[in-house]
Amino acid sequence: MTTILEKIVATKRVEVAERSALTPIEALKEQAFGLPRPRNFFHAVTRKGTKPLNLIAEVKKASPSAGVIRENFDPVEIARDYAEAGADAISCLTDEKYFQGSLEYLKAIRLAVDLPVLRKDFIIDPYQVWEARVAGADAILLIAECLPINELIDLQILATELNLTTLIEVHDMENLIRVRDRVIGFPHRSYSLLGINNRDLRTFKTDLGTTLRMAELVEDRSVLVSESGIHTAWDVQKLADAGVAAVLVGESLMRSPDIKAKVRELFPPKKG
Ligand SMILES: O=P(O)(O)OC[C@@H](O)[C@@H](O)c1c[nH]c2ccccc12
Repeated sequence: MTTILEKIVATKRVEVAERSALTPIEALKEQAFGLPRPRNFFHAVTRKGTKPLNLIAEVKKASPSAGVIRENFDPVEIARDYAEAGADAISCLTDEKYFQGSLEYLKAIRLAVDLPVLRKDFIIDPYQVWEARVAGADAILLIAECLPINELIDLQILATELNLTTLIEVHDMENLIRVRDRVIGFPHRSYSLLGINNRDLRTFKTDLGTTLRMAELVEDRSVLVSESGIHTAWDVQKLADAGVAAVLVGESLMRSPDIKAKVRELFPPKKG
């Protein structure tokens, strides 16, 4: 049986071939030359502020598991609301086929807000890393389940050379152990975050216990990001207590008619 992840990765290979026929990688490299330095996503996500942990707020119209999440979808307006409500960074889905995202959304968001922006996509090829840099992304997602370790590391190194932060995502123990030391022990580790996805991409079920269990195996939790299935202030507090640096929240914010109020609900101001 092919999993959704395998299906998406197969689509990506075709997309990369099509796109590089239109714009060769050499042309992208030329466009990247002389661009201003990216914003420091790593710092924004790991810094100790006034909140119990930091927020990466996601701009996501649809997903394979949920279908269309938000009908009234204006990516720039959503990102502005996130910024005004005190999010620390933005994640923007750029996959078109499965998530109805776009690199154009990322470009527009990057110009409209001051926050650093993550390219949320299924990155399997250096071409997409250059593309992210040219579009103005400050960080990229790398999903451990998508790639052999040597390819993952090559993409991590390329991203770091381009001054991009990498968010390396795992879902299970096996992959955590496989990549843990590469992230934590990475020579330029100041640019790598370790994401724990609470959603099982095979079943689409989310379980915050995934982060709670896996965090136990990570000594330095200051680079951990807990992703998916976060809906309440209680969820956020539990993850803060487990010592993670940040949460990545999409659906519960996107489903809310009042995004700013939902951010405040997830991060209630401290009393007293
Ligand atoms: O909408 P949620 O449950 O808050 O989850 C956000 C984010 O973690 C999720 O969109 C995600 C996590 N890893 C991914 C990889 C690809 C696409 C999407 C994702």
